[in-house]
Amino acid sequence: MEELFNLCCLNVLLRNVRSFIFTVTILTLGTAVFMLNGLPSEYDKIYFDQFPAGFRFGIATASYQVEGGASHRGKNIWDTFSHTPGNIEDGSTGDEACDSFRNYETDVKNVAALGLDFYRFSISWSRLIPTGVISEGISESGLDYYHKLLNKLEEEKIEAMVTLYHWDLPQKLQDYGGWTNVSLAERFQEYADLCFKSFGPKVKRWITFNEPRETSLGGYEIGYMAPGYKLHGTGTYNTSYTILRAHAAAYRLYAERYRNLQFGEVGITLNCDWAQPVDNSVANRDAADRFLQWYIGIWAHPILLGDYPAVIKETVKSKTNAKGFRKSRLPEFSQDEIDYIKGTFDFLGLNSYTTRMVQYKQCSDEDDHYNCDQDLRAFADPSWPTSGSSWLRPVPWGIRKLLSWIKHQYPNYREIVVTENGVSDRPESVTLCDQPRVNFFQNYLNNVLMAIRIDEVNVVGYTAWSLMDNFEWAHGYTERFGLFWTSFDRPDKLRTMKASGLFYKKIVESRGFPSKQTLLDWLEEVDNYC
Ligand SMILES: CCCCCCCCCCCCC/C=C/[C@@H](O)[C@H](CO[C@@H]1O[C@H](CO)[C@@H](O)[C@H](O)[C@H]1O)NC(=O)CCCCCCCCCCCCCCCCC
Repeated sequence: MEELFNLCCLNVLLRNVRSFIFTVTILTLGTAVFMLNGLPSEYDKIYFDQFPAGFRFGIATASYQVEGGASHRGKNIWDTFSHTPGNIEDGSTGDEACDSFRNYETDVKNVAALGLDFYRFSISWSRLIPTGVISEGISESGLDYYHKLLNKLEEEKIEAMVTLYHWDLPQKLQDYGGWTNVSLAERFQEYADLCFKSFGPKVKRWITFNEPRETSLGGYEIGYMAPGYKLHGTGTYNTSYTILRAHAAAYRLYAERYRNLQFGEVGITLNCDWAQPVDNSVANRDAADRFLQWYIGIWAHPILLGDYPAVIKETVKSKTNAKGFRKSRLPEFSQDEIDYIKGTFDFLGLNSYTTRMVQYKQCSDEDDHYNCDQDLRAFADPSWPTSGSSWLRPVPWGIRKLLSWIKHQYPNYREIVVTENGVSDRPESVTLCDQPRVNFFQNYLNNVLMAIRIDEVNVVGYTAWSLMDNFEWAHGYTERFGLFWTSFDRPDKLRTMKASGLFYKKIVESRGFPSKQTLLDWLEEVDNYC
């Protein structure tokens, strides 16, 4: 009996010791994970592995945001928009920006200093064709600028990923209605033809459009982007129709005339936030799905699967009918157009920065616009960290979920290149010590790695935004996204590497996250850099 009692006590004691050790271990691991990532969530555990062989790392900029040299090109819609008082937070313009027009050699040197495989930049349409209409003339000095930039990249063995349209439409084309005018698809094809013919042998990947959603929604429906139209209910849908046709026209031209000679690839860059339903109810899961369909599906579905998503076609039609109009606010594609647009991609470019919580909510907005058509409420969880941009809350696990969603939604997606990912701050004075950006890249890149290794998504490249601080659209120079600090007040617009640049270089050098110890060493080095 006594023996039994002792055994029982011993067992209780052992159980207590085991449970004590287990609790301490979990707490220690939890704290370590929290310290490494800033967020103690399951998705934020660091996964140690390398990116697959052949994976490419790069960094991006866009013409209006960095080039300056405005007097050496034709006028574009961002010149007009930024020179109109009240449109830009600090009243600034991109007239000078980072002056990459003169500093392009430094830019290439800085890309090389990070050890990167490619540089993503965009061509300014009005620098090549001042009025946007090719029959009205081509600028030799414009051609010369991009030839010099491409030659320099070649010298440094850095691949070029070139965006044809990153929001800076020639003003004269805007005067004809911009992307609401379907004939712009032909003007875009002529411009693309000139680019393919002139620069094609030196370009590995072409991106037709950067974030057409922002062009359409920000530029033509809400109005916080150039050209600043507020066409509620129709702006996004009408311009999406022209842009999709323009994209397909450029893709098909390359496929027919250039691919066999130049061996490049053509894709489009779509942007998307992950949509996390607030709970598991059907209503909220459906709402999250609608968020994604309206965000990315409106572009991806016609290109990958053919035509607009059914839920968008049906909803917009019934909402338009309910207002007493017969013809849907969403344009209808003919079968020929559906076939023409379908399949026009060699890869899918994805820009992703943040996540939204999504909940079903019936919309009663009389304006009946793009957001209202979705019948939902999208918001940031208050517990998520903030950044220098009100819309950007770092949520690293969101990109992994989004990549997986794309894989399942579009089984024929071929390959994904993350063409932008990054975070902003608003430092009061010069600081190269951007620890939150270091955390951001660590956690987002690690989630991309998990999407590849665990979820088996075919992501073949990653692009950090941005090479250096630059003109951040409606926010002017108030928000900084660069891995290099830009001294805008100096005539030479000096660029200086930030701690995040050093950290990204480490990941690129070792092609991933080799071990916990290596990561800790990098973080210490980054800390000492500050
Ligand atoms: C006219 C005012 C109307 C106000 C209506 C506000 C509605 C805001 C809706 C929220 C929009 C969130 C937009 C976020 C979009 C991002 O997905 C997108 C990502 O783009 C890529 O990322 C890089 C970083 O942004 C970018 O540099 C890169 O080029 C691009 O590929 N980002 C953007 O589109 C940038 C713009 C966001 C700006 C949204 C807020 C606009 C609020 C207007 C403030 C102007 C204040 C003027 C004050 C004047 C005072 C005299």
